[in-house]
Amino acid sequence: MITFPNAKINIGLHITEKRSDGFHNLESCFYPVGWSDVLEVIPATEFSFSSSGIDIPGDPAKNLCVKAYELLKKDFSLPPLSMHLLKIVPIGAGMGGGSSDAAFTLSLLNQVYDLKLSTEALENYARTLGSDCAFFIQNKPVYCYEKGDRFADIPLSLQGKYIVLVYPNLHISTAEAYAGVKPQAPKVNLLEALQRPPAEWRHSIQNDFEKGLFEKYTVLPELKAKMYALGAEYAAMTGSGSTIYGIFEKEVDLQNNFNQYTVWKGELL
Ligand SMILES: C[C@](O)(CO)[C@H](O)COP(=O)(O)OP(=O)(O)OC[C@H]1O[C@@H](n2ccc(N)nc2=O)[C@H](O)[C@@H]1O
Ligand SMILES: Nc1ncnc2c1ncn2[C@@H]1O[C@H](COP(=O)(O)OP(=O)(O)OP(=O)(O)O)[C@@H](O)[C@H]1O
Repeated sequence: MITFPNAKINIGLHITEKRSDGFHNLESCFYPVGWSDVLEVIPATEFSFSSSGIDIPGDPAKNLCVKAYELLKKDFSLPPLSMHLLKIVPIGAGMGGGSSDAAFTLSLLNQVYDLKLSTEALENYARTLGSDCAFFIQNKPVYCYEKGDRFADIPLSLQGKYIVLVYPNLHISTAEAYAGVKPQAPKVNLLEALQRPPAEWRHSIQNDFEKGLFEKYTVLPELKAKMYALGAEYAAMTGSGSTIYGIFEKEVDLQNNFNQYTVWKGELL
């Protein structure tokens, strides 16, 4: 069986406090986007994992897909299988690519082996694999809080709008990004701001990671400014970077901009 673990963007991201477990409490809006990996699982005589496409740093035995399989194997008698991941979504890019692979593995195994796990149970497994993972179980626009792994529904639809995502080939580690932020109480009510039209978000909705990282990596504010120059209604960095996105009213002619970078564009669902 084949599945397509997609990326996410953060619309607004407030890092509100440092927790006693070393993590941070935050609030944000997660929105799924169509930039996706491809994950295939087939029955086999022994377990194997392989990947192609973008090179994934680290030991393949510690890939998040393998960790997700091992997590369920502790509680269920899963047969051996062969997994292949075609890695397309850039890594260290703020798009939750690895987290999505992990969550889609859980959901796929639940379906293929009829494990009858509820959404809540799948989210609980996902939470143990990473803060972003649980979002990809339901994979719909939500307001998130605490570690970014608790959710509330929001009445937000960007259906029909167009998104451009630019990854400037710059790997930013999530831990590095958090280390550069001073948590603070939000100055803007994110839930209220999200109810306003996207063209108004520019003055109200911000990502707290931008300040520190924009000073360190000047390509990031340049890309954001370019999005606005091309007519974006709203532009921002997603998550802990380094991807910058622009939301446009309709399809946009990029006019040779961003050619040296990795770009994805498409309609929002
Ligand atoms: C930046 C975001 O993408 C926003 O959605 C997420 O907060 C990152 O989530 P993630 O990549 O799944 O992160 P994890 O794998 O859980 O944690 C990586 C590292 O990021 C930091 N971290 C992560 C999440 C969080 N709420 N507080 C943190 O301080 C911690 O140093 C942690 O060791
Ligand atoms: N399936 C996977 N895809 C990407 N990275 C993976 C995967 N499995 C394990 N990893 C490890 O996780 C690290 C990337 O984590 P990181 O959080 O920086 O990126 P990400 O999961 O692609 O998305 P984000 O930048 O939004 O957090 C890689 O260096 C790699 O060692």
